[in-house]
Amino acid sequence: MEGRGARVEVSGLTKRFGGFTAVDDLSFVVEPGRITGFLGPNGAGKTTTLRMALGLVRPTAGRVTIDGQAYVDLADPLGTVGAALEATSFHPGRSGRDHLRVLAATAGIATTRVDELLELTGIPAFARRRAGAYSMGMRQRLALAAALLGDPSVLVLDEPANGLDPEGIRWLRGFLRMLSRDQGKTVLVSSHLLQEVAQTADDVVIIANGRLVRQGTMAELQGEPSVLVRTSDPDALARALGAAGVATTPGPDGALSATTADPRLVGDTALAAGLPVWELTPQRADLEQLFFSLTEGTNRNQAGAPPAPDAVPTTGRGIA
Ligand SMILES: Nc1ncnc2c1ncn2[C@@H]1O[C@H](COP(=O)(O)OP(=O)(O)OP(=O)(O)O)[C@@H](O)[C@H]1O
Repeated sequence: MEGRGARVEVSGLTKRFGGFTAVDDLSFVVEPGRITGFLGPNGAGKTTTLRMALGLVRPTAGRVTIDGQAYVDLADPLGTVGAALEATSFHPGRSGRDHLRVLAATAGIATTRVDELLELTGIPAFARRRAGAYSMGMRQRLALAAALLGDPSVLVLDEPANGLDPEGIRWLRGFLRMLSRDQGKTVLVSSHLLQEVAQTADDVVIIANGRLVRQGTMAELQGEPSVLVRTSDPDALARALGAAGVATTPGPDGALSATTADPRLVGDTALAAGLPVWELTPQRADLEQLFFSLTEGTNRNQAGAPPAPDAVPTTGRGIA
């Protein structure tokens, strides 16, 4: 499957911990060659979903398949799915390079792949240092390198931008784009911030309280582009824009919102109609507001939210 993505299908996925439903009849598809942002407030059920996809948590109902197969049935799991669910699970006394070499040896992967990955993820200078001394950002890079060891078709990353500085975030964006667009891998990235993945994700799946609240392309979510324009006679400008094929709707305080991505067309139309332009502002969807309105009041990990019953004790590692 090298160099090709696999389709990940989540269907009717449900996880109950005692009487508490962490993931509730969740269905969505993650397509190859694209980056899918998996979004939701803290406690929405993202990690539980990803753990079920990787066979670490047993679903109460439903299933997750990777090119039609459950994770546990994959013939070559490391070459099919690479995952970084937490960036801290390294032996603190072992260097990053040794950590990867141990993983590679266990999986029968050539050690040359380790140096290739250290290079790719930008950590060669740190590779001989103890992983315990790594910054959070370095741990994230090491976790990413470990996830990529088997050159998997699918990459699953839980909050990979956590702890990265702005430069690291920019690097991560480019890196994930390269993996999805150039190599055709399927990339699923969770985050509790829509803005964080807005520049990278092609598709988004938004959950709240374990349920799907929105799914689609990032472009669909951002809506149609528009330009806010102010002039002395909004009605006259609306008519002129209408004649130029641009729809308008009334904006705040006598402004007009023109449904186009092209501010120049709006400005030129106003000029041709002899109307002054007092303001011309391309509008973007307010993603923070949109995300908030979709998931409002559903942060189950915050004070005030109903507590999760600890009906099922877990070690965080075994199958719950
Ligand atoms: N083993 C468990 N027993 C009981 N409740 C659990 C267990 N694991 C998770 N939960 C609860 O399920 C809900 C979903 O948790 P999950 O970690 O999947 O959310 P998340 O979206 O990944 O959030 P975060 O970003 O905070 O990790 C939370 O309210 C959490 O407290």
